Amino acid sequence: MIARHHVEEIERVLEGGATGRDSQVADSWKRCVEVHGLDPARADPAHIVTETELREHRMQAERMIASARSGLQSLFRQVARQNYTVLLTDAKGVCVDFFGDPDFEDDLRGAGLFMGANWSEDLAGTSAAGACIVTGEPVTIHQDDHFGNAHTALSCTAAPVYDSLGQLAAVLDISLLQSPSPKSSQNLAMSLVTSSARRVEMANLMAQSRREWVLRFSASPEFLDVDPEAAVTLDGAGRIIGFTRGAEKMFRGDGGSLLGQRLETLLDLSVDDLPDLMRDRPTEDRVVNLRDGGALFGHAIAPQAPRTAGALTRRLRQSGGPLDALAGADPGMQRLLAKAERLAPTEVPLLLCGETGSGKMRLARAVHVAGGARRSLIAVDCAALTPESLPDALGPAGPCRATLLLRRVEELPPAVQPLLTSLLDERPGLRPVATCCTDLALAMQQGRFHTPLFYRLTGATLALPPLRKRQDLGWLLDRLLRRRTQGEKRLSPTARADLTGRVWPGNLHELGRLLDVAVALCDGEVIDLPDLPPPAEQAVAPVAEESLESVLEACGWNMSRAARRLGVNRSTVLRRMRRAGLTPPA
Ligand SMILES: Nc1ncnc2c1ncn2[C@@H]1O[C@H](COP(=O)(O)OP(=O)(O)OP(=O)(O)O)[C@@H](O)[C@H]1O
Repeated sequence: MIARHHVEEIERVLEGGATGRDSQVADSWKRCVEVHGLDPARADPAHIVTETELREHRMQAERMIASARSGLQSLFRQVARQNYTVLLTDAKGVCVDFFGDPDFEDDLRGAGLFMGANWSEDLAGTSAAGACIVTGEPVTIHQDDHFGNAHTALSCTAAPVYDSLGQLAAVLDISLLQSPSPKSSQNLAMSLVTSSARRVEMANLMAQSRREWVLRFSASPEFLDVDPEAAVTLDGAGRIIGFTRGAEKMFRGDGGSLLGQRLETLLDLSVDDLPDLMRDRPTEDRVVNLRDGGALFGHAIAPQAPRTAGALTRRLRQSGGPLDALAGADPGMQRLLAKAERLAPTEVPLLLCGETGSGKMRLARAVHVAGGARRSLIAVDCAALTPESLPDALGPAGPCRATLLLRRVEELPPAVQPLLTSLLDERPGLRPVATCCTDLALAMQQGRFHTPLFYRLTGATLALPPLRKRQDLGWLLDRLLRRRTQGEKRLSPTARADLTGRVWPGNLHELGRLLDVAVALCDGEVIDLPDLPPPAEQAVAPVAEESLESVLEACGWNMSRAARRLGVNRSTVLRRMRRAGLTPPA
């Protein structure tokens, strides 16, 4: 019934009749029939590209996806309770990033509100993303504004995202599976999506402009530093080499391109005045006069100098020693390594503490190597020691020089502790280097660790930071990945952003295992989000294949439902099905 009315209304619009639709909708309907040759009577389902095609689209849009990710996340946080789905499509209309309620995954996929859905107008008919790509303007396509009968329950609002050269690069879309009838119910959605698109453009421009001056503008001083409306990037001569859509609208009164224009032609300002607009000046003093007599507030951001290593880093780098390979540009790690380098050739006992996987054993071995060749290495696992095995584990009695590497000294059985104390006294050539995951001083105070032994082990303490606090996590990611793939695979910016945002309770142990999985799952050269397993603590214990089958059966082979029941995501269920050779009944 509704479908027939819908087709008849489209026919009336084609014949030039007025039906009260927005001109954006009527224009798109005409294009659908006259340019794309689509049939309004057909109810085509959503078009989803293949996995390989999706990879290519994501690879080409990877910079924009990375710039947009936190904007998408914060937009989703704002609208998720109202059941909106947030999509980012590329300039061809293919959804390359997505945030939606996993409880409705199947419905969202069916409706095309999903990763890989292609919303280009020539394929999907009138949609918010498709119309936005054609017109370059924000648009709401509400319910039966959609051309295709299959989409007339949806309400979608989209805004264009332009790159810093003024080219349409992506579309930000928020959509509802079901919505209230009046189109005006989406007015707030429109203002949210347009301001989010502006922030994404700003993030993208900032990410690309680290080596140039950026000048940001706001009409109000309060928002200048936190949420400016527009920005331009300038070369050393004050010529515009990048801009946001907001700046184009603000300055391009004459319709010409902003690219290459000198700052002086738009503002009563030259590149030499930019230092006066930096953040150390009060906001109200940072007034910029426009050539047409108006005024704005300006915030200039100086080019960031290429990262130079601090004195300690430089010293360690020059040494090229075994400690050098343990950290990138993390100031805390560099200080720790400088200390370790000084302590390495001495006889001072060392206690290396930190969470599991923070790299204590690795550091201990590097300290031994950096200490010089005239010492042997005796490494023991403390939990496995007994009073009987201890003397042999410490090597032959008599004069010797060795590093005694005591792994997890807090696990030393109580009966072994006094014995180790006396053996250390008998063999002064043994230099203890102990690793520890817990507070050993507290254990001693509580009577759980032998006090004389504590003071024999703690000459100097080096505390390794957990991974989540390290500023060189990106460096570590590359290093660990290079070791696994000899440089043949790299991380996409979104995968990298995902990994650098994780908490890593298992530290380097967890990171290493994750990269092993990602490398195994990734087909091409770029490891992307779908290749990354979820954080280890979220993954449940592996399910036996037969119980997976019974769960699937109980859920009518609905993978989303089975995933929810197992507490894993849908792709994990798919992977396990493939591994177990399970296929849904025909
Ligand atoms: N700087 C580094 N670069 C690359 N890999 C590292 C680095 N540091 C540690 N690793 C690797 O990370 C893993 C964990 O390191 P390590 O065994 O030294 O941690 P730990 O703190 O001693 O752990 P635990 O307390 O559980 O014994 C090891 O596989 C190690 O080879």
